[in-house]
Amino acid sequence: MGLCGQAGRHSSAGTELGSTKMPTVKYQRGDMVMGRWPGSSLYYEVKVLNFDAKSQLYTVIYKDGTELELKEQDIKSAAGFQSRPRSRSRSRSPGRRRSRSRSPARTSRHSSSCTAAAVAAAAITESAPPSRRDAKLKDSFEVRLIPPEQTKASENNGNKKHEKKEDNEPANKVNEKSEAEPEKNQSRYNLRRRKDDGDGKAEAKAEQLEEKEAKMAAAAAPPSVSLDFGGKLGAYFWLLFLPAWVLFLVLKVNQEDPSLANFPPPWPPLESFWDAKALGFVVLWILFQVLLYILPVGKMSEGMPLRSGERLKYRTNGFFAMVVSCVAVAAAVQQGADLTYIHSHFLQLAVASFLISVLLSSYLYVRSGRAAAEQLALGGSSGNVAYDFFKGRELNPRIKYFDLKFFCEMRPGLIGWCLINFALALAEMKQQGLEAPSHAMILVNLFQLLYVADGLWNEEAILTTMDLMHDGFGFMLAFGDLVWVPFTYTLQAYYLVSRPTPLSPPALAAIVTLKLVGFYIFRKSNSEKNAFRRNPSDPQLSHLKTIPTATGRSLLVSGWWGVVRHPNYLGDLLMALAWSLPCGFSHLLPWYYMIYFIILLVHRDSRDMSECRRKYGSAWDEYCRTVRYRIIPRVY
Ligand SMILES: NC(=O)c1ccc[n+]([C@@H]2O[C@H](COP(=O)([O-])OP(=O)(O)OC[C@H]3O[C@@H](n4cnc5c(N)ncnc54)[C@H](OP(=O)(O)O)[C@@H]3O)[C@@H](O)[C@H]2O)c1
Ligand SMILES: CC(C)CCC[C@@H](C)[C@H]1CC[C@H]2C3=C(CC[C@]12C)[C@@]1(C)CC[C@H](O)C(C)(C)[C@@H]1CC3
Repeated sequence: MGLCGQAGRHSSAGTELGSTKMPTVKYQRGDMVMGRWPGSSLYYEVKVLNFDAKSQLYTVIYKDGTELELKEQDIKSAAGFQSRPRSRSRSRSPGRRRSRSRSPARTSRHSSSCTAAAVAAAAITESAPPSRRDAKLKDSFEVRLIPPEQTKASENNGNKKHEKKEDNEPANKVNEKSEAEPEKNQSRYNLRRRKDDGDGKAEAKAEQLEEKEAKMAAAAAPPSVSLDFGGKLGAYFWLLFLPAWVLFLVLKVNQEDPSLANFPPPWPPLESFWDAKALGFVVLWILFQVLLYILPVGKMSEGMPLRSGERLKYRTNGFFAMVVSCVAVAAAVQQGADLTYIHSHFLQLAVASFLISVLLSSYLYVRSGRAAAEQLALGGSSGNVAYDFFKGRELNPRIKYFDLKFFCEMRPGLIGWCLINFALALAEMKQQGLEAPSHAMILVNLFQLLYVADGLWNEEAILTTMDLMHDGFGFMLAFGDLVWVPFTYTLQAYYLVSRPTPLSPPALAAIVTLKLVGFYIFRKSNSEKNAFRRNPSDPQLSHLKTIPTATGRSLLVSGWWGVVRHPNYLGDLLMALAWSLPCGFSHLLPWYYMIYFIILLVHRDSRDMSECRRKYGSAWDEYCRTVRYRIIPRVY
């Protein structure tokens, strides 16, 4: 299976590379050596791919295709490697060995062990007698690893389409649906002791220890993960640029003529940046959302398995929070509250939100110093204050059960976006003396309301997105959620307040159609991936082709995810186009979101590509070969 396929491939590459020797370095390209698994004292067989003289790091490849950069001190020659006697090896139980060799799950290939984590589970450690090393290595190849959701799924459902051919074919081979043997598939990759192995308690305990060690090894962050966003210098830039850019946009949209030629926008007096009442409103709004979030209403959803194997629980009552918020706002308006305050104090509200996002990010940075290694996001701990503050170190910062990242991403800013849009519609009516908002304003309001409501209705789906699964929570997301979303995603509505933009009926129909097509692609593709990640054996997805990967997870290669690599981005971009079109073509400003979004999604796509390449090795390459285009079929 995968490992063997990959190992074979890399071997030949190694021979080829082996002829081009690297000067003056201890290990040469193609050398098979023992590389330390980051953050642990466990060593695995790796192949040296390269040496970077500048960073003094070796690029090595593990048997599952995972590439990492290691320092010389984390590499040992295989020859001088010794292992220590272990009393807890699975292979030491003859009964087990027998049971394994009889098991249908057992294959002649060492394949299923060939994930770095799986190898970690049974890795040889430094002091075992050399005579036992081969046995250990053999043993390590018999470890099975399966993510909890897959094990659970296979317990409930025998449909193992995505695993079925793995025993005889390379990992990067595309699978089609077939009747697979449930037992066989279930035991593949399973780190847990199989019941039919049943020995005494001592062995079970030893295995638990072994599992724990493996989990810790898998949880440890690689020592050198390349830094996004321009690295350390980039972090300083973004920390200054992002708030300045929001300020620029807010000042620009307030200009009577917001054209590019009319630059720079006038600088307002300093005192106009601050309004204590505005801060009070923002704090109240956030507290109100906190209250709705913690109410014991709505379902509890499980997040994806963390590196530690744990699955966090989230209260996904976002839609409920939105409905209650709408009722509360309507009641306030009924009571005479003047929502146009939001339009007239846009700058002050943005400044207040910015202050809160800075306070929150500072808190997050400080508390991340106390977080355990396995709670940190990969690549979030560069050691540089600015970078770590910007990118965020802790993956899921929580106060008891209150998940800060999930809350901020889905509640105050997102629901606040709709509240602001509504207030801007009222401001338009007031300013232009209308009895109802303009068609353009109605479209923008409804389109964005649909987007937010859909996000909250399918709130659980956010748990399988990049932000929730991989990114730390720091300034970037805190600022993004609390300032960027509510104060820049509302620019189209703000623009329309004082700039009447009539729409012909055909234009209106065309824009609505575009929005619906975009929404359909966005929703269908996101739901497909979410359903697949939650239950890979979902019978409704059984017609889809998949590629198994060495991690035990598979990749969809047909359906929406077989059209392009990010069909959800395609749908999102079409919707973004439909949000800008109602504002016409007189100015660039209402097109800002569209331009920003293209840049954001292209960058996210490339970040995701590197992350998936790192996670899935050659299976990802195979996916990319099969699905050639990233976002737009035949174009990009
Ligand atoms: N409005 C906005 O400002 C905004 C901004 C950003 C994103 N979004 C939207 O938010 C949604 C989530 O976006 P996202 O950036 O988090 O990315 P995403 O596309 O939801 O998630 C990417 C992840 O999906 C998994 N994946 C990739 N290819 C797969 C395949 N073929 N089969 C199965 N799983 C696969 C991988 O994770 P695993 O393999 O680890 O599961 C990958 O890391 C999108 O709809 C996007 O348009 C909106
Ligand atoms: C330049 C930076 C300040 C960028 C900040 C990015 C964030 C604002 C976005 C990153 C992921 C985005 C996202 C949504 C909103 C904006 C982000 C937080 C989202 C919650 C919008 C509603 C959708 O339905 C969604 C749930 C799919 C979506 C998830 C990702």
